Amino acid sequence: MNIILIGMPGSGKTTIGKRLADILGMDFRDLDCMIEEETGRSIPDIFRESGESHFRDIEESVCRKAASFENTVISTGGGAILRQGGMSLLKESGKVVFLDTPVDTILERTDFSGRPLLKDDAGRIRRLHEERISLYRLYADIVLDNAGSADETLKNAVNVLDRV
Ligand SMILES: Nc1ncnc2c1ncn2[C@@H]1O[C@H](COP(=O)(O)OP(=O)(O)O)[C@@H](O)[C@H]1O
Ligand SMILES: O=C(O)C1=C[C@@H](OP(=O)(O)O)[C@@H](O)[C@H](O)C1
Ligand SMILES: [Mg+2]
Repeated sequence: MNIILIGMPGSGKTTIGKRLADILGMDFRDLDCMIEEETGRSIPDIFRESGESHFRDIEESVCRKAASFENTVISTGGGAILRQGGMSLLKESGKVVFLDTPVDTILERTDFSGRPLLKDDAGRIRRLHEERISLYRLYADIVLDNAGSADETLKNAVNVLDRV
């Protein structure tokens, strides 16, 4: 069974995913890293040179590949929920955890300079949250509150995952 982390950009999927995999003795993969490895290009370069729609095509194909992983904590990119085909397959491969971080907390915590959709634009983050929140909830098997410290969130994650 895999554990698939979804949520807003800057919500902590990569950070929490890596640490959760260590704690649980599982493998870890970050889908943004897979995209950069497979294309040999950085995510900002893909957005700039080829556009968002092309990026989503690549992201969906990486989601489909990741659905065949086993015993892996998979951190998705924030927009992976936008393509139903890839996301549904991922969901079948394990438990989907929505990392629920308040928008204001995201804005306080994260440096958005390397994230093409955001670029320090608080309004853009709020609009993205409004557009996507129903999809994050739709795909989630577990909603994990990440308003506090990473240590607290990891403790809660281990408890909740023990019960599913
Ligand atoms: N409770 C927390 N959970 C996750 N990340 C946190 C937390 N508190 C602070 N951070 C910081 O917030 C940022 C989250 O970024 P990242 O893990 O890349 O998010 P994502 O992969 O969802 O875009 C990191 O700089 C991390 O150190
Ligand atoms: O939310 C999004 O649309 C995106 C989130 C990013 O990943 P993180 O959620 O890990 O920041 C990355 O995939 C790309 O910049 C687009
Ligand atoms: Mg990430």
